[in-house]
Amino acid sequence: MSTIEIRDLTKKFGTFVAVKDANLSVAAGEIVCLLGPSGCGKTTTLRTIAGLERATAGDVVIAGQRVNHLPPEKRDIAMVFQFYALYPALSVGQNIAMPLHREAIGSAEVATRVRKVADILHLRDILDRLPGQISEGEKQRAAVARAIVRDPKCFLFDEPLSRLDVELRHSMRGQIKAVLSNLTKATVIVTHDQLEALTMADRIAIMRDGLIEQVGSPHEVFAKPANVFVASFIGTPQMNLIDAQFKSYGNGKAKVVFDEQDVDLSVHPAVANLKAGKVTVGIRPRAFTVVSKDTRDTIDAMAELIEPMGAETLIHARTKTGSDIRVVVPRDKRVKIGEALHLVPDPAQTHVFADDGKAVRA
Ligand SMILES: Nc1ncnc2c1ncn2[C@@H]1O[C@H](COP(=O)(O)OP(=O)(O)OP(=O)(O)O)[C@@H](O)[C@H]1O
Repeated sequence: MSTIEIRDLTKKFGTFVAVKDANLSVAAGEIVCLLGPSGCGKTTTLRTIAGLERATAGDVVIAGQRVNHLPPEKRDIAMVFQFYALYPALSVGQNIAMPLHREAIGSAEVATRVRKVADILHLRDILDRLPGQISEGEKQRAAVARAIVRDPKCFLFDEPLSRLDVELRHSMRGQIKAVLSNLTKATVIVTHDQLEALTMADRIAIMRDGLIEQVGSPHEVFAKPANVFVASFIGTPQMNLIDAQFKSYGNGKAKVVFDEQDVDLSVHPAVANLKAGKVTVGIRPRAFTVVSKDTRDTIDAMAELIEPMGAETLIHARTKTGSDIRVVVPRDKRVKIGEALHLVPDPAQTHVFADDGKAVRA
């Protein structure tokens, strides 16, 4: 089975801990993205799986075999780096064929395999060209073709699309995902681009300061962030994270109060059991309804900045004690700078994080 597992993996450089007690398992046919800010340990994790770095503690297991002691070439992994280097003097076809020269197969078999991956990646018509005569997207596809031509146990990609322009990146994401999903190999992709992770991954591992903070499907990490960091990292525009005081009224009714304003949390059963005290409330900018002032509890804020975003408008508003609130409304909802907004958050989409930053859940 083509699987990748890391167990309690720690990687230190001197005394600096780049990756700490990381656990992750990637099933055959699954794409897992390592996502996180610069320096969080994504590349180090990938390089340790590949054998380019040695684990300080813990295990790397590939296809059920512990490989800590094996050099990269014995791990049967294909890697695609951000700076994929194609040999400039060799044709695209010859570049793709390079990894096959280490295998004991005849030239007819090599040609057949190259043609097969060239078909998958739409490179058939440019196999005879030199790298200097093809586009960036074609170079990237050739690098992927070279990685998959050998039928390795699994794939590792390090920021494979970051050199491409936005439009090309968008189309390549879909193409690479489609190719990988037909290959039933475990794949790990490192990226700092959340859109890339959300569109390509079956699951995302979000890292910070060497720690894996949460592993889940794109929907899970967006809809159920495990802590304040994940909540703030996933989603655009960023989730509003508001310091508030929690109050429980019994009977499953609870509220948080900030800026002398109440936010109703009565439908959030786990939250009702919290002790009174300080919490952080997370509300995505699209989880508000803008209402006219009535008897309901509303968050009141004044629109300060209005940013059109195509079909939607992003409003930056400020409460009377100075908290910033981001609200996204449909474009046809006209709001003026200086206008008072009365906001009702959807309780089902209101996240509560306890004092230690962890999400409070049922
Ligand atoms: N060979 C090394 N020696 C010392 N420190 C290193 C080495 N390689 C990486 N680090 C440090 O380990 C930390 C994690 O680096 P890593 O490259 O894994 O981060 P990353 O999440 O991939 O970041 P980026 O997105 O910027 O590439 C960083 O603080 C980095 O400076």
